[in-house]
Amino acid sequence: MSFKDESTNAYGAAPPLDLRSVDIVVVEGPDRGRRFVIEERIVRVGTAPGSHLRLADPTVSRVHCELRLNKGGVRILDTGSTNGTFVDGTRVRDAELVAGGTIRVGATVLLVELGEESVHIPISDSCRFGAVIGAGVEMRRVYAVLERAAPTEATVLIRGETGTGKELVAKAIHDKSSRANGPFVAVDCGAIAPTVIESELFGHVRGAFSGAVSDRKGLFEESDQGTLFLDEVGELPLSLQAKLLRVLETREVRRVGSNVNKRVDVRLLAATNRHLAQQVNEGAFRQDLYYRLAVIEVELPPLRARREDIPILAQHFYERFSGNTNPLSSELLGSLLARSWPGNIRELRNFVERLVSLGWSGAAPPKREEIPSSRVPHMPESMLMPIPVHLSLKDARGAVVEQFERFYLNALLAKTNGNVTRAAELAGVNRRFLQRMTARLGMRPTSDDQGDEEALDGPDELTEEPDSPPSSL
Ligand SMILES: Nc1ncnc2c1ncn2[C@@H]1O[C@H](COP(=O)(O)OP(=O)(O)OP(=O)(O)O)[C@@H](O)[C@H]1O
Repeated sequence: MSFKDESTNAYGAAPPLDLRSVDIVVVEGPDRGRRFVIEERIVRVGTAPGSHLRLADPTVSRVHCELRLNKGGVRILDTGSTNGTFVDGTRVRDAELVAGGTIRVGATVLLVELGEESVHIPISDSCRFGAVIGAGVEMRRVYAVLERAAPTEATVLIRGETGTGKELVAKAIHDKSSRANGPFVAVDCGAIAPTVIESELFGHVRGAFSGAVSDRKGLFEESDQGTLFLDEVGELPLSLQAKLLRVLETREVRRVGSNVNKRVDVRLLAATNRHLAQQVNEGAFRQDLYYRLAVIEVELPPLRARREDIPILAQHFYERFSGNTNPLSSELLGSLLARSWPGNIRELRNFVERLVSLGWSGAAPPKREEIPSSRVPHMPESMLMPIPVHLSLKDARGAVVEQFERFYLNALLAKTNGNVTRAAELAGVNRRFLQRMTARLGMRPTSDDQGDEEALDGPDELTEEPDSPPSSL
């Protein structure tokens, strides 16, 4: 089975998803007597101006909870509210509601009834969106939103756990927009130090700060005529959120140290894990920016919630890494389906890549020894050392760091079979640095690296074994 054709629908035409609307009546609180008919798939409840169901109750959080229509009725998710969400008296984070049930948020009580209207949820016929693969109904619902959103200029907020494909979705939106021939620039806001993020995004002029030896474009200017994807947008410091909002409103940027504004033509896409609403409630993320970013919002389900996509994804990765199209054996697919995949699609991808790189042909089910562990080495328990309060902060920090370096190096060298050059590449440091570090820690790699020029001190063997649990397959 190959998934090269965009319109391929090996799973048949997508059936329309028609849901019953839901009526919510406020039975207690300042909004008592108000009635809301819920006809949207996702409804935000809170005091923030952008809420679908906006309440006046000051004990309700800005983004208090979310209601989601589904086949069974309504699901409710607390979005990090301060005072909690209660269903029929029980505090919940994620619960199914039944008709006639009550929700309490702050001092407000809502009665939930099934409505008369029918809510039509579009489901795409396609089983992929650009490079994003997945044929289950959850993903097709996402594609239906993306298909409409991509050609527009709308900002899209992509939510999802790590490894669920947020960046891939952002790139696919860009590729299907009129900006496809322009640049696509992705930036992980969590990976840039708060002190330099402003100049990264907006650029700087020479002399703006020490080290600014020449004028430099920021990422907004780099993505002019294209798309800028802000990954982990919740990591942006508050001061920068205000500046970002201004750029979104004025479409102009000002380089650090300059007093000239420059027009930019950029479409913004952003991604976050689930905590952005909570950050809004805690005052750590601007509510106006949140709603500005979430003009269209999609949530990518974790792999555990769309297990039906595991075979098609595994087959896709297998074809990509091996270059052949043999169907994967049902035995292998069965064992893949039985795994939990906390790292989501990235973990599945890496797993198949390792399987192929270990020489598995795909013709027959892999032998037990051909199946790599998908588990990452964890810090050993002995890393939980007593806090060395008898040492100064500097020395205590040094002791902890040294212990970490030892475990890190051991795991790294075990992964590369002692090859220092490869280990240095993986660690993002140069080889000599890694060799000096190895020597400083009194370790010697069992190196297959013929080019090692420096003699290393210390014992001949790595003394601590990395924590490598057996394969669970
Ligand atoms: N639906 C999908 N179809 C095909 N490949 C996918 C899909 N989702 C994710 N991948 C692959 O999984 C890996 C992780 O995806 P991506 O980087 O887009 O995830 P992410 O949600 O942005 O992760 P993070 O939050 O860690 O940045 C990539 O190699 C990507 O190509």
